Amino acid sequence: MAFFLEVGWFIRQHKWRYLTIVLAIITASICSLLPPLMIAKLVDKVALQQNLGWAELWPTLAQLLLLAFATYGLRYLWRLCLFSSALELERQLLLKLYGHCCNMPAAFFRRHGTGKLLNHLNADINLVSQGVGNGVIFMVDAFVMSTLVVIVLATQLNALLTVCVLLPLPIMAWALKRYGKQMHDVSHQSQQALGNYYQNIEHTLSGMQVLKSHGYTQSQQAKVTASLETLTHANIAQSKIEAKYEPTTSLVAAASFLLTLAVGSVLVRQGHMSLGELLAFNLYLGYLIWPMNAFGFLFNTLALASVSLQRVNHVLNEKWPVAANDDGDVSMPEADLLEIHLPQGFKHENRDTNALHPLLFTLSKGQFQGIVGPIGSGKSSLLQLLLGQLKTEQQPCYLHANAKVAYVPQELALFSGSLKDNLTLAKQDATMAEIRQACQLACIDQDIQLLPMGYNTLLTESGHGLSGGQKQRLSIARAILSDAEVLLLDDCFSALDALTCRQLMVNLKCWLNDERAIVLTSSRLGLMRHCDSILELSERNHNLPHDALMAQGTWYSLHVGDKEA
Ligand SMILES: Nc1ncnc2c1ncn2[C@@H]1O[C@H](COP(=O)(O)OP(=O)(O)OP(=O)(O)O)[C@@H](O)[C@H]1O
Repeated sequence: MAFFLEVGWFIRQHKWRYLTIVLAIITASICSLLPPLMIAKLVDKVALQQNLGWAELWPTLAQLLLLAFATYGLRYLWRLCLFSSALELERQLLLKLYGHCCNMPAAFFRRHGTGKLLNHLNADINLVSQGVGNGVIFMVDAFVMSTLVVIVLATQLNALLTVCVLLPLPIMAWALKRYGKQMHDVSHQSQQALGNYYQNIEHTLSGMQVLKSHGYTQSQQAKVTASLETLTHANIAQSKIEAKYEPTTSLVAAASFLLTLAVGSVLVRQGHMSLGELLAFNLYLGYLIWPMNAFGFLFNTLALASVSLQRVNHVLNEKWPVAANDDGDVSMPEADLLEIHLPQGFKHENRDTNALHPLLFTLSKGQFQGIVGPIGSGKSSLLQLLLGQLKTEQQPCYLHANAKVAYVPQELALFSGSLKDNLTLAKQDATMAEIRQACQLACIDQDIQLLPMGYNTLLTESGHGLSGGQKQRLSIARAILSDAEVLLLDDCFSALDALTCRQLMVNLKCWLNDERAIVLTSSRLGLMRHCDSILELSERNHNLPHDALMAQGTWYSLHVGDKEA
């Protein structure tokens, strides 16, 4: 039942709808409980008065018909209300989880994996929605119906016989509680197994070409098969528990029927009950079978829903420090767009050594900043810290209020859709002239014009259909088009020839125009001479213009000669 407390916020949000549902269930239950009493009276009348005419029969028959229609209408109403509420909760949770994911840094996605997040967004949220849909049906309907049946049995028919009916119920309650606990543990495992399975499938499908080229399809298939086996075992364990619910409730219902027949026939023989009352009693017992089964389904549904809700909440509760430009509290000199101060350097989660040495780095408008250093010296890590994608417990990175940042990572992200759709991702209302201008600056306009469908050329997932260099320039054009004030370029010139690189550097310098700033990391050291200042990541973290850095005799000055662009 703790599940209902956890989704209490949603039930309160839709309190009128839930009140309507409860009232409709109570009224429908009363309507469906009246017929047996009416039938009992009719049977006793027939027993007393052998030749009963149509005139005496039809009012009862008309009332029975009316009650049947009323029950139908009310049941339809509350089911409709309940299922639409469940779908609404599903929609709200999906939006909440999706919105949360959108605000989380790269480390979050590495930790959870796309497949597992898809599992939360799909299976887990669906089970939670079933909890507030079917769960409420089972709980309210079963509770209302069983309470009303017991009241009618005890007050209208026979109290002693009612006690006999209730005798086996504690056994059922104990068994259902036990199954619910077992189901809670097992469904945790099965949801986890489903997440792992999704994860493996996602890896396999997205990397299929590489797997095939290395001949790894067999071993990857074995991995997928193993995760599927684990999932199947977990699901079978879950089914074994599910299979116990119905037989248990049926057994308890059968015990109640047996007790009623045995005690009831004695009571009729002793004249404490009429035959019509015993018949009505048995008809009402039939009404108790559904609530008993429903209690079984309730425990099952709630066990699954509460595990899934825990899993979703676990992801939702992962907090990320608010980006400094969101809280408006930015104590920055006007000229600086961005500042990061790492007095103790920076270490990745689960790593013993620093990825960055102690550093103070500021960026002003109009600045073209290069970042260099040996492989693994922390260039990408620094850009991710500037973006707020990595976490530091020291003084956080300060972005000037409202400074808009565009980032072109090493692993480019292009989506299925037209080239134009990909370009306008960050500026949906961009005109064709603006799009072309951004592409000209990124030296890709000519390539696009040569394509048969130009800007309408369709790309498949990950930009298949374009060369590596085209993908890089397209990503740069998209970043330029976004009108960002800070452009972070992470080694995204690696697939370009020297001539294009030089042209691109000249274009980017023009684009800066004292209004924006660029931070560029590149293994093409020859390009760095175009930058205003070059930060060389090392123990001393020199940040100097090209000539001054050359004069220092540092790593850069030793390597720049070999890497002319
Ligand atoms: N997500 C991560 N978790 C743990 N360690 C990481 C993570 N990302 C990078 N590192 C480590 O941090 C160090 C710096 O990596 P980073 O990618 O920032 O270097 P880089 O200078 O950009 O390298 P390259 O020139 O190859 O692009 C490396 O030792 C790397 O193994």
